[in-house]
Amino acid sequence: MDSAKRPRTLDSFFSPPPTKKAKSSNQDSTQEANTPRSTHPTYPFAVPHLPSEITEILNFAPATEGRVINNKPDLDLLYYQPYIPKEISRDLFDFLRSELFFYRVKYSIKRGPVETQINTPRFTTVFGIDETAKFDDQGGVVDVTSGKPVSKDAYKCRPRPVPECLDLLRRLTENATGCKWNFVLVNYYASGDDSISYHSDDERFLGSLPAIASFTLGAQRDFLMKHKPTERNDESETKPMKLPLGSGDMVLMKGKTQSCWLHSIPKRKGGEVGKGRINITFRQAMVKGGTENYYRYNVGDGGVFKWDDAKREMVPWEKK
Ligand SMILES: O=C(O)CCC(=O)C(=O)O
Ligand SMILES: [Fe+2]
Repeated sequence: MDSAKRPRTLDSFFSPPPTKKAKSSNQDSTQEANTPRSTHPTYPFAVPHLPSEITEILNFAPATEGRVINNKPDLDLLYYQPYIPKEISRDLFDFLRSELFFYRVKYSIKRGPVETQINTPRFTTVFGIDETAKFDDQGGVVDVTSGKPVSKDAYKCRPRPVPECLDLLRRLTENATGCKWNFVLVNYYASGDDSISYHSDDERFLGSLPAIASFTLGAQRDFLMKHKPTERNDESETKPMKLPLGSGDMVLMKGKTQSCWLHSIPKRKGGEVGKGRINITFRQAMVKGGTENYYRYNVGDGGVFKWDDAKREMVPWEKK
C-alpha cells in the first residue's frame, strides 16, 4: 500500500473540534454558492464535494482491520466492522442521502410468453463507465485507447462520471485493498419494506472472479448469504449465513464468492430499519454491455427522487 496516498496524521483526532460560529443566512448562502460541486450534462443537479470535516477523517479508513471469512465452501470475504471511522459515518450518511439523486426503477421481464412488471423495491443510482471508455476533462465519453469521442450510438444509455464525493471513497478503498473499480452503485433502503432478493453479482461483464466492495451507512440490516444449489447439498445451501451490517461496515466479496454464493437484504420489521440505509458498491465492468445493464436497472427511464429534509423522505424532484 502506498502510504503517501493516505496521509495519516493524528492531528485532526486531537485538535479541538471546529467551532460552530453563528452565521447569518447571508453568509450561509455565500458558503453554499462557494461549495465545489460535481456537474455533468447527465446529472439532474450538481453534487457538492464532501466537506473537509468528513474528508479529513475519511483518510483514516479503514478504521479496523478486515476479518477474513473463508470457512465455508467457495466463500472468500473480508469483513470490516467498521471501515468508515465511527466519528463520520452519520454525517457521511446524511450527506449522501441529501445530496445524491435517486431513482425508483420499473422494468418488465419476459419469460416465454409472460411479461412481468418489476418495481425495484428500493431507491437506486449509478455512476461509472466500463474499461473500454473513459470521460475526458469536459465530461465527454472517449475511447480508452484512442482518446477519440465514442459515438452516441455506442451505448443505449448516457454514462455518468462518478461525483467527487463518491470517487474519493472509491480511490481510498482502491489504495487500501489493491483492487480496481470503475463503477459505483448506490442503494437506499428507506424502510424495512425495501429489500434486495437473493442474487449474485456474477454477470459475465464483471469477469470470472470479481472483487466487489460493499459499504453500509445508516440503519443496520441483515445481509444473508447462501451457497448456490449443488449436488453436494452442503449445509451452506439451506442454512443462510447472516452478517448484521452496521453503519460504516464494509464487506469485500472476492474469489469464487459471486460465482458460488447468493446474497440478499430481506425485508425486516422494527429495530433501526426506519432510519434508512445506504449501500454503496464498487465494481469493475469490462465491456459496454455492463455499462448498459447498470444504467438500465439503476437509473432506468422514470423520474428523479431527492431527499426532502422537512418531510424526512425521498420525494419526486423536478427542475425549477
Ligand atoms: O444492500 C446491500 O448490502 C446489498 C446490495 C446488493 O447486493 C447489490 O446491489 O447487488
Ligand atoms: Fe449484490
